[in-house]
Amino acid sequence: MGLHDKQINKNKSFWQSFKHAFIGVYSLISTERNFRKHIVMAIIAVLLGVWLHLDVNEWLWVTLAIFVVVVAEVLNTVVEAIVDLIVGRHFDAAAKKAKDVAAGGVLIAALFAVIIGCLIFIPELLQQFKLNF
Ligand SMILES: Nc1ncnc2c1ncn2[C@@H]1O[C@H](COP(=O)(O)OP(=O)(O)OP(=O)(O)O)[C@@H](O)[C@H]1O
Repeated sequence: MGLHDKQINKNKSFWQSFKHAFIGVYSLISTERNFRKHIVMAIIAVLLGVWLHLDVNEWLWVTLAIFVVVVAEVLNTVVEAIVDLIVGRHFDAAAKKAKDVAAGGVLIAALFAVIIGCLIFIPELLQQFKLNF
């Protein structure tokens, strides 16, 4: 994969833009441990949703919760990379604030996902439990 390509000029075609966007997603998955955990949770939520036959409205909320967490993780990774680029390996109060706030954004997004998960899956699981026993 082109993680080590040295291109600095603008992309010249859609496919070149797509290739670099794909490399970005690959980098996110391969380097960000918390992102991988969130993806595993998202897969579990989707499998549970399929098993519980969620309706369209419930899928919309589950999908929104998953994407809010993914977007927060993307922004967190971008902030970390830019801060490291600017500050390097020196302690800096503004760098700490930027990274802590970005991590806080992921936490808030994850809390939103937990609330959505509880509101959708708990009643559905109770219903499933009632019908089967
Ligand atoms: N240059 C710095 N100056 C001051 N504090 C820093 C600096 N770099 C990191 N920190 C502190 O260390 C914490 C962890 O930073 P790091 O870059 O390792 O993020 P991370 O562990 O990859 O975060 P996450 O768990 O969100 O992926 C930051 O939240 C911040 O409090």
